[in-house]
Amino acid sequence: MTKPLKDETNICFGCSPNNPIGLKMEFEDDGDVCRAYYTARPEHMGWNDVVHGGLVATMLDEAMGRWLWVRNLITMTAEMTIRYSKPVPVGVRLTVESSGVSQKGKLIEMTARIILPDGSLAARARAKFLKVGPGNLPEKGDAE
Ligand SMILES: CCCCCCCCCCCCCCCC(=O)SCCNC(=O)CCNC(=O)[C@H](O)C(C)(C)COP(=O)(O)OP(=O)(O)OC[C@H]1O[C@@H](n2cnc3c(N)ncnc32)[C@H](O)[C@@H]1OP(=O)(O)O
Repeated sequence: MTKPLKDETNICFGCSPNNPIGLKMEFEDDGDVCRAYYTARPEHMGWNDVVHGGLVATMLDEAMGRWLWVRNLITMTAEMTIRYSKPVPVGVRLTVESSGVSQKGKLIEMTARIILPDGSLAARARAKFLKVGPGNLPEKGDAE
C-alpha cells in the first residue's frame, strides 16, 4: 500500500529527508490514523518560543496529505480551516494526527490535530482535498 516516501525524488517540504530546509516529519500509520511525533526547532519560531502559525498549518496539512498519499489518494489541498487553541511551543514533543472524514465524488474531507505533551489540544484543522488522481476513500474497517 505505502508509496516509497524515501525515494530520492521526494523533496516534500513536510516529510522528505532530502529537503535541507524541510520539516522532515516522519509519519506512522495506526489504523485509521496517521501520526507523527515531532519536535519543532527554534528556526520554526514566530516569536517567544511559539511555532509560527503558518508552520502549524503546514504540519496539519502534511499529516492529512500523508494520510491520503499512503492510501493512493492523489489529492491537492483545496481548503483548510484551523482553530489555533493554544500556542505550540518549539522544543517539545508534539503529536500530529490526521484522519479521514468523508468523500463525495472528488472531494475528500479530512481532519487533523496537534496535541501537546500534557494531552491538550493545541490546534485542529478541517480541510477539503480534491482528487487529481485515482482511488477512493476506504470504508471504515476496510483492509488496507
Ligand atoms: C516519488 C515520491 C514522492 C513522495 C511524495 C510524498 C508526499 C506525501 C505527502 C504529501 C503531503 C502534501 C500535503 C500538502 C498538500 C499541498 O500543499 S497541495 C498544494 C496546495 N494546494 C494547491 O496548490 C491546490 C491549487 N488548486 C488546484 O490546483 C485546483 O483548484 C484543484 C484543487 C486541483 C481543483 O482543480 P479542479 O479539479 O480543476 O477544480 P474545479 O473543476 O474548479 O472543481 C472541481 C469540483 O470541486 C469543487 N471544489 C473546488 N474547490 C472546492 C472547495 N474548496 N470546496 C468545495 N468544493 C470545491 C468545485 O466546485 C467542483 O465541483 P463540481 O462543479 O464538479 O460539482
